[in-house]
Amino acid sequence: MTQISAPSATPLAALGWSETFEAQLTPEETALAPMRIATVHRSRVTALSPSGAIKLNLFAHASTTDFAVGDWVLVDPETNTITRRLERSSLLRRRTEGTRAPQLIAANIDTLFIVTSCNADFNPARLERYLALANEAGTTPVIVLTKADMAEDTAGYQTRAAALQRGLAVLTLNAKDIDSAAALAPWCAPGQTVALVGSSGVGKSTLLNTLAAKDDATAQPTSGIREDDAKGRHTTTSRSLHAIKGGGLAIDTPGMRSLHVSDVGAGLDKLFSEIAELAPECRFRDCTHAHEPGCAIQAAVAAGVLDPDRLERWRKLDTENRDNTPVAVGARGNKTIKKPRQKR
Ligand SMILES: Nc1nc2c(ncn2[C@@H]2O[C@H](COP(=O)(O)OP(=O)(O)OP(=O)(O)O)[C@@H](O)[C@H]2O)c(=O)[nH]1
Ligand SMILES: [Zn+2]
Repeated sequence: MTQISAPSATPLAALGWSETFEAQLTPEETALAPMRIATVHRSRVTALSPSGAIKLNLFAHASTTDFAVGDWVLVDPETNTITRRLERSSLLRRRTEGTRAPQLIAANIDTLFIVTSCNADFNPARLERYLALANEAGTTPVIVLTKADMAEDTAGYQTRAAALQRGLAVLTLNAKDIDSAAALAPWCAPGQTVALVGSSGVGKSTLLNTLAAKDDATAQPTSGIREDDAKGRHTTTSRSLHAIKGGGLAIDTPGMRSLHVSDVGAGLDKLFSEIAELAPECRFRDCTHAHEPGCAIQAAVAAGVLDPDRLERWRKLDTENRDNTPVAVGARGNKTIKKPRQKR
């Protein structure tokens, strides 16, 4: 059977639609149109649909903060109103100071490109925060080291990044060069969604522009919506979903100044697996790995197999996570948030 479609139509699969989402549809919902949220603003959301970008209306009592870029929603094609959001396969979120609810960064992400440069921006402690976030969200992290063309010791950065987590993929490249950025292709296959995070100025937008460059007639148009500042400079002011070369999708995020962790226990265990695996060998079950006799982790430091700086960074993140994570209290396990500690 031949399917008749408009020449520029994008199949749903090219927007990242998969069996995971298809399986959530009820028989009553077959007349609704699945669409993918492309931008979320204070009072409006836009989506990518097989026929292009579209502005959507929210259902009653819904708030735009309920939606994340990358979400799949069902839309009434008559009114362009969202009827419901589908369950997410992954969700990246972060805690912001002074707010209770975590801020949603992006949903249904397959890979998180954690972008940093081969220069003073490279900071293991900050990269570890992003890694904990990615692990917890259920996405695969990849460290992308940009500005390799301006650095002398790229191999040193590569080695230090690879040591941050077992089995971690690390790429060293020049974000301005198409051939160099082609190293990202394995994660950008049709229907795959990547998100880019990292400090301002590390090259996220540059990378995205390079990835979005059309190579031939089959390339998807870039449908993301970007905002320019008053000077006409192209800066990332909000998150947005873009179709990229090779058929994948990318979500750009503005540089994050602070990145606090909460609710990332499993993410930390994966990040610091060498520590998590040793802990059961400590003499005391509740060992803090600081001063106790028979501590397997202190023994590893003494033996030179565990970097003491790494242990210190684990301690700081683990403490912050415990301080910020809601604890279940009361008969019904109602969640309450302990007041975060005063910032030092
Ligand atoms: N030589 C070189 N320059 C780069 C590379 N990556 C980025 N740049 C330059 O670094 C500057 C900042 O890059 P952007 O892409 O704007 O950085 P960003 O991460 O998107 O920053 P925000 O939008 O503020 O979050 C630009 O002038 C880029 O041309 C690289 O790999 N090599
Ligand atoms: Zn111990």
